[in-house]
Amino acid sequence: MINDDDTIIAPATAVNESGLAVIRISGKSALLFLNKFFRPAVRSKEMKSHQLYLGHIVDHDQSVVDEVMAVYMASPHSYTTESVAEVHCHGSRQVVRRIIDLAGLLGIRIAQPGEFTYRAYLNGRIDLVQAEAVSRLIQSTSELSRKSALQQLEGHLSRELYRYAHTIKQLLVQIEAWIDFPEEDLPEESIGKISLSAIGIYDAMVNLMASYRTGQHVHEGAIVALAGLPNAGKSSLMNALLKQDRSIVSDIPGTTRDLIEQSTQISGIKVRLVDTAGLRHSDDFIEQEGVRRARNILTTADIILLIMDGSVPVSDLFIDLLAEFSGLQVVLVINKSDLCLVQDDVHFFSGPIVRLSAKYGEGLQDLVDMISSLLLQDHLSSSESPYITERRHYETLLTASQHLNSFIKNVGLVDLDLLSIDLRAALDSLGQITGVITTDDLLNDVFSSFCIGK
Ligand SMILES: Nc1nc2c(c(=O)[nH]1)N(C=O)[C@@H](CNc1ccc(C(=O)N[C@@H](CCC(=O)O)C(=O)O)cc1)CN2
Ligand SMILES: Nc1nc2c(ncn2[C@@H]2O[C@H](COP(=O)(O)OP(=O)(O)OP(=O)(O)O)[C@@H](O)[C@H]2O)c(=O)[nH]1
Ligand SMILES: [Mg+2]
Repeated sequence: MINDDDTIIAPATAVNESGLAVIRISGKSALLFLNKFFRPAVRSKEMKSHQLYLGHIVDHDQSVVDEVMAVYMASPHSYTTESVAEVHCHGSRQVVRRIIDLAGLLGIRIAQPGEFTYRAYLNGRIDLVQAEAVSRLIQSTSELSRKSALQQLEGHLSRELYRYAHTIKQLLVQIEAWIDFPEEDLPEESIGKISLSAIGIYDAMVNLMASYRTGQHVHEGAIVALAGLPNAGKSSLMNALLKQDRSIVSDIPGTTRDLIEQSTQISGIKVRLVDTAGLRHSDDFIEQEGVRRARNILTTADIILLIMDGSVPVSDLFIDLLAEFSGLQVVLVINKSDLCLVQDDVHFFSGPIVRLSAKYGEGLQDLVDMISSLLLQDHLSSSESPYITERRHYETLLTASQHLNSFIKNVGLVDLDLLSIDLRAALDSLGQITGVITTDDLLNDVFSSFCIGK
């Protein structure tokens, strides 16, 4: 990032024809800008902090640029902790451009992407994990990704990481105290206590890392593909899940040929639903190609809903399909529960099973619940436990846990000096996650993915 002493400006809203645009200024010249270019409708001596004023932006020859509302936030009680000014103007590109040009006259420069949040981090108002959460929150498109980003912004994950760091620091203090008495060995009792508390933190780290898969589903969404023999009711189920007539349904086997995809939310999770061609051998070239594409997407799906027509006896072909998908996350959906011959004996399948009627919606909620519990595993049912959505967090946590594991294995066996090296390394890794320890490269990586004005 370039000079942190500069005063910076950027539109905080997408610049487009819109009701309003918010322009934000942070740094020493924020108030100067308002004093020079903002004329309050009711003349008063001085703008009070955190009060919104109606008025006009006027340029240097006093001609009015726009009717706006403006607020000044005195340092340190602002987003960046610096002096901040906001102008709420009409959402016109030209108005925004003119106001930013006026700021340029005072030497205020355009902010880089993420620079406001970077300053909030640099000035210690938020840590790196919280800064990343801001970006995640802006990108969120599902209810769960919104919620999880907000929790992370509010320090849920940070607190867990600080707890690990705190315990490791305590261990370090104990180890280093013993280093000062080289003639004495660590007593058995202390070794036991130290191991126990290190193992407690290690287990918590492993748990947190295990939440990453769930975290990815929360943030990036999941692919749920519908598969089965022709006429099983895949397209009917697709439409039922979407509550929308998306895929063509007919009683002619082989109706769906191409992949039919649609994004939706299932229990607040972003899901890409994919309807596929019925899997069968065919001489028809187009159908063959459809089946090939179906098999392709099924290997990448997070969940395969394998639909079975429950009104007819199980065929060998269906048993072959089950074998084909072994090793993948399959839910067996026994469809057409409204018809009489519903399949009872499912000894051939040991995974999760849902019985439903795609046509009449009966049992649909059971499937929705099943999908969400598979995607979220146990992590969100106890929503108190934090989880991770960021690859960077996962990888750095892995390194931290490896150092801690090495410490646990070696305690009582090797020199205290070596032990303290393991602990310090674990602590360093944790510090890289929260941003206590950073490098320019790391900060660049984190903030370069931000949007303008954040
Ligand atoms: N108009 C406006 N709306 C906004 C923001 C903003 O910057 N401006 N935000 C920007 O993202 C979000 C709100 N988040 C914010 C978080 C902290 C502070 C802040 O000033 N914190 C200080 C002072 C608190 C106080 O005393 O009022 C602090 O925590 O020390 C401001 C906004 C969303 N809405
Ligand atoms: N009674 C009853 N009929 C259903 C149910 N679900 C689907 N059907 C009927 O089964 C037939 C096939 O449904 P589709 O949804 O097109 O089946 P599909 O699996 O997509 O078939 P292909 O695209 O050909 O592979 C249609 O006539 C549906 O109305 C159900 O729950 N109950
Ligand atoms: Mg179909």
